[in-house]
Amino acid sequence: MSDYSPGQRWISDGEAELGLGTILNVDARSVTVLFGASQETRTYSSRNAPLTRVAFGGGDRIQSTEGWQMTVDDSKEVGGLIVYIGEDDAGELCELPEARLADTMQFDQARDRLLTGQVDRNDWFDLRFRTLHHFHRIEQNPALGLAGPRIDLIPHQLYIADEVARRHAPRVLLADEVGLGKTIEAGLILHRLLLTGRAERALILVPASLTHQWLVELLRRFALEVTLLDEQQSQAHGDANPFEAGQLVLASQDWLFANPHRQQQALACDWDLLIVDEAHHLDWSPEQSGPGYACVGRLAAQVPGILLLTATPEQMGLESHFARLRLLDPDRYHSLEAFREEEQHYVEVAEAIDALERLPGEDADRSRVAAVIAEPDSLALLDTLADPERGDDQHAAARDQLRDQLLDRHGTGRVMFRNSRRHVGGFPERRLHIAELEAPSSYRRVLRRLARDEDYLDELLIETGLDHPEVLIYPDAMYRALTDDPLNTEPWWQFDPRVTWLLERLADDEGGFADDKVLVIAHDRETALGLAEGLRVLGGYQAPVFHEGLSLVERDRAAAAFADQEEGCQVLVCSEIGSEGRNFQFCRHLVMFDLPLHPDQLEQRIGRLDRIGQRYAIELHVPVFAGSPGEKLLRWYHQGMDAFSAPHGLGSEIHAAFGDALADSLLDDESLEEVITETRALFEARLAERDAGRNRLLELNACRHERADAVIEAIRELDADKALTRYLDQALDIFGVDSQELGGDILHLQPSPQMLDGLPGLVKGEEGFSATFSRARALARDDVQRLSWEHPLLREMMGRILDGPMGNTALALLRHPAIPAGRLMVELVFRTHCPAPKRLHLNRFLPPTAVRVLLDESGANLTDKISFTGLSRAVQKVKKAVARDLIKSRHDRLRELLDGAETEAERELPSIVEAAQVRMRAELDAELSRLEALSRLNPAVRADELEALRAERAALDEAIEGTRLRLDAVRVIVTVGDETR
Ligand SMILES: Nc1ncnc2c1ncn2[C@@H]1O[C@H](COP(=O)(O)OP(=O)(O)OP(=O)(O)O)[C@@H](O)[C@H]1O
Repeated sequence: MSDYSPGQRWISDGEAELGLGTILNVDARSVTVLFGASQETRTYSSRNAPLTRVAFGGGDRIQSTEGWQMTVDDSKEVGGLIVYIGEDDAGELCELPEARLADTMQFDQARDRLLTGQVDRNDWFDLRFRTLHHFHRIEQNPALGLAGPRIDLIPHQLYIADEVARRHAPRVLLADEVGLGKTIEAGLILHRLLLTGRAERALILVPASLTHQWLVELLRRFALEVTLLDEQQSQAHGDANPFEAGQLVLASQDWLFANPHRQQQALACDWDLLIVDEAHHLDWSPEQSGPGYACVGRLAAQVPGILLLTATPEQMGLESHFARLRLLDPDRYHSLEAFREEEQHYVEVAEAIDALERLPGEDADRSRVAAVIAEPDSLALLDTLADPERGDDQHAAARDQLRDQLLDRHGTGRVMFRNSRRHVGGFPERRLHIAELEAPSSYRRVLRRLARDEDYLDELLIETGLDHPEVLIYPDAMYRALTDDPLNTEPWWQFDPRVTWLLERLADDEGGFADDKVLVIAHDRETALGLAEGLRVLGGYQAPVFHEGLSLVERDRAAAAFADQEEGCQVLVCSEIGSEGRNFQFCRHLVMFDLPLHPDQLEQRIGRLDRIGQRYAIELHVPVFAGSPGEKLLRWYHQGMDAFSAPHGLGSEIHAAFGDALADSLLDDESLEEVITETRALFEARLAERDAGRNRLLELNACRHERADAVIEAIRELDADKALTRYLDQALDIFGVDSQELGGDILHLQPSPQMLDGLPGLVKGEEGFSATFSRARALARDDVQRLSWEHPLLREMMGRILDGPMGNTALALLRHPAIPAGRLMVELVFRTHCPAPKRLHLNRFLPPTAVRVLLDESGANLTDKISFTGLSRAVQKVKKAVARDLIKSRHDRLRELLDGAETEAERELPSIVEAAQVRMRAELDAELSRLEALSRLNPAVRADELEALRAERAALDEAIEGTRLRLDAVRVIVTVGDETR
């Protein structure tokens, strides 16, 4: 049986910012409420809906939907709805049915509770004020969302996360070299967007082999719980859309890209952010786009924020790379020709950016900059920067803005971030060890025939069904495919010397791998499986195999068996695709059982070990058959492009230029020499060009050190914030959580029998968890959670206090020799309230802001004379029943004081509103002028996009303008003379 009727007005206890709600619909089980001011609808279970009925009493001011106001004298009930009776501003008697109350109307829960004698404990009131204070402080902290995660503070990652997550709807390509932490960057961006309220729902698409790794990283490092969706899970939802099952949904690309029905369901949801890992697999060409590209393309057309992650953005060719950039910013990347043409000028742009650092100074530097800018805003900035009369601050500001404009308007600036080992520094050396082996007769036979008979290659291709040049590079695959050959009866691993070589190395404790973990990567799944069998049969090694054909659970089991330092296996055998993106940095030996055909794949392989966290030099072992095509491929990589020493990002271009020539030279030494020489020449030329042009621009853009340092400093300050420990102690006490020091900076948090329900990680009767404030300790101990202002427990406790009525009224006694007994004081905390649609993300400019007012009985304002803490320390608690009586007896004076305090608080509002407006305008105007400038350079910038931004600015302006103060909490203080002591 419910008390709800359509048309009644209620507010949400948990989401008071939604404003005044109207009951739309009630049935036996649920109640649906429309919150008109914020354009949100919510459906709750009618048994325990977190709603409070709004009912005004005599003396309250209320407002109608038409805007007129009245003072309530009385009320009556008609058909379950309240009708208020009173006087309007003209003194006329009037009635206002509750259904016609303005959606934006203020109502003071605290006031109503106080005047009806509902008072909370003093320490709750105290905690509420502190919560508001800290929440406001933390919401504005520049490190918000970056300080909580359990990560090392690595500058380039934090720069990227800060830069990207501050954007309204970020759409970027995170393209750091392998293993530099793109997953961490994406996690940081997501975490910050979630914490700042700028994103609520995200879809994360990763290769099937990485789903578990992502799930674990997001939980362990970011305390983010995601819903992992696959076909089985989806079917469990029946006809309902499975993508609605969670706020953060993680799904395998392999599954979604192959499943049009599920894609439709994914498209039917409102996502704020889409994350796509290993995005180089999204291939596109003018003739055809791959299913992954098509799917992500459709999502990208409607999801506002996109993060594409790839270490090898050009692996599928420049066209695909360009097409992915176009997904992110179709206005900026409208023509491939223009993009190519632009690249020609990157050197001049990079030189101009360097010249900015030297200005004001030489005229030549000024001309260098002037040569690459044409826009009036840039020219004006250049005038400022080149004018020696201007102050340092003006120079610095102009320099920064010009630099941003140059990086934004030239090159991949705003959309692509690529850090390289070279400029990040501190990575271990890579060492190449080539083991030259003699090819076994079964392989040699074929190679000899190929050398003798030119036509045999065609025959071989037909007979094996393999492609060229794979048939030459992977002799074991060729052998396996020649099933009709009567000589091919033995399994290949029985005679392949690479297997024996590996077995010897595994057992060798002098310079071999005897005491070490070894990752072995082979191109084909069949090779990986055969090799593992060979290791088992011939050497007794149990090597798990990691390949694309395994189920997720099997893959994770294999990776876990390898990762276990104590009990784990020594060798893991992986296929090419099966190991992409995986973290194996605890291992330093990589055996490339054969070589991939694309330099980017080679880099992906090395990247499994050469990742953040690798502590040793990386040993790369390549067994090759002397004189074989495999050895020629090795020479091409090694001598043609130094592919084993460090990533260079030129693999795709070189492969496009020489891949075919190389394939044709795999049986011919002479032409191979030529290909290697020409490859080397192109490699060196491109390297020099890129270092001066595109790479230089990318480097400049990928990590701006001052910004990174500022973010790190802000994080360190939060890490060292002593207020957190004090606040947590107080909050845990009030919420009923016991905390016990375990030593070594570690606490154990355990639910007490009185604990308030629903705290993350804490269930009554269960053990709780161990946690630490120390970042270093949390990094060293996976089993210990990291406590910060961003920890879900802290966020939950703060959210509960701020969104609910907890502690919003109190009554206390104050003994003071100078104040006669029986005098009243009221301490009120007002909070800014600004209902607006969520999509405006208003909190970034105006977080809930507290205004405290302290009045004595005569109405004199004592706020500046007696601080909150000073008063808090001095007051004493009082029994609830006494408090109720005291309030009742002073009802009328209290009402007057509350009204008076409101007037006092209102005086503060204009400056709060103005500061928020200034912040908002500074940010949106910069974004508007960027888009306007781009639209002049690039005719494809859509007018409606500019319009949308202008409309957003106007809506924000209006919303901020409409900010009101709402009474958040009130404490009544009654003085008791000294004689009562
Ligand atoms: N700031 C950090 N603190 C602690 N560990 C980190 C940090 N950054 C990265 N790592 C660790 O380094 C490894 C590589 O990071 P990550 O997987 O994010 O790299 P990636 O660039 O996505 O790699 P790939 O190109 O292979 O996909 C991971 O094990 C990750 O947990």
